[in-house]
Amino acid sequence: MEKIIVRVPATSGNVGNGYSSIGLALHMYYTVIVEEETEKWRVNHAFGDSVPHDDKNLVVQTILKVNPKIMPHQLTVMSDVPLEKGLGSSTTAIAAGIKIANKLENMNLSVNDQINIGSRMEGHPDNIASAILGDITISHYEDGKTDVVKAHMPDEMQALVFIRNEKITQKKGMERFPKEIKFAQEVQTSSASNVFVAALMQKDWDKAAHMVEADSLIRTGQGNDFKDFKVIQQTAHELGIYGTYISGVGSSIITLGDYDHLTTLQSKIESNDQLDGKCRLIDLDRDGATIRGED
Ligand SMILES: Nc1ncnc2c1ncn2[C@@H]1O[C@H](COP(=O)(O)OP(=O)(O)OP(=O)(O)O)[C@@H](O)[C@H]1O
Ligand SMILES: N[C@@H](CCO)C(=O)O
Repeated sequence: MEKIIVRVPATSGNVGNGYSSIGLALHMYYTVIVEEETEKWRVNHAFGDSVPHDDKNLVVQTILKVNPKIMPHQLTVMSDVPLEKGLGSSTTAIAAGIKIANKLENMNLSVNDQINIGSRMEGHPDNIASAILGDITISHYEDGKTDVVKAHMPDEMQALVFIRNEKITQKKGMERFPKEIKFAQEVQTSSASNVFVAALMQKDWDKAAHMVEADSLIRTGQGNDFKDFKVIQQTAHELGIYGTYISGVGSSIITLGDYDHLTTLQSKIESNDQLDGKCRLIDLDRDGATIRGED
């Protein structure tokens, strides 16, 4: 019998000034194979002991939240998505759980239902919307419901992801944000995000890239903790490249651009031994999570 295989892309939340709204899917994947029914849930993975192997695993918790009647199975996970680096690892597990529950019980959840379930679990919609739909998504989440639009990043666009060695959980990262912001800052942030989206729709990447870097709450919130961010942004500017931001609440730093510009930036970053992390040039995922196998 054919096995069920679900594949979910890594995602970058908080793109530019689109806090808890704009998400981007990356060609970096989390794969779960659903194996035979077993007496108890068992999850094989190579994340180490911090991630449970039993029914406390986030994939299983999500499956049971979506449908508590689902019988235990053995699951095998293969992942290229690092934990706690601002690349949506928790979202990969949640999206996989939603897709698996939907498939095992033939629930016919719509894509919107799936995004709503994921947004409620995460408390924000940016990662789950782009994980489910792919490419770039713009979302608004209120009262448990997400309104989402999928847009298209330019075809040549790639992401240079600087994965810092420091790990930051989403919870800890959020503590670095200011608890309140002034009205004037809200105007700067939302207008930058509005122009980013409008420029993207008009295929004006140059303007969009500048808006990614316009006034940014996360930099105010995180201040000097992100010195690698400033170094990478400055290095990119010297090469005429705009479009650098902190992915999610960190710790990864992403620069958007085309292959030629980003490979030049990559070699500069890699030759700077003050920077504490690894650089990867990654395509964007355009299709979002997929599931195949028995119905
Ligand atoms: N595949 C997985 N299976 C089970 N638990 C996972 C899995 N992936 C992530 N988690 C849980 O999610 C936590 C990481 O979630 P967190 O939201 O803090 O960071 P992130 O998702 O990697 O980054 P961000 O949300 O900022 O993009 C891990 O410490 C682990 O507890
Ligand atoms: N919008 C989310 C992104 C985290 O991945 C947050 O700020 O917590």
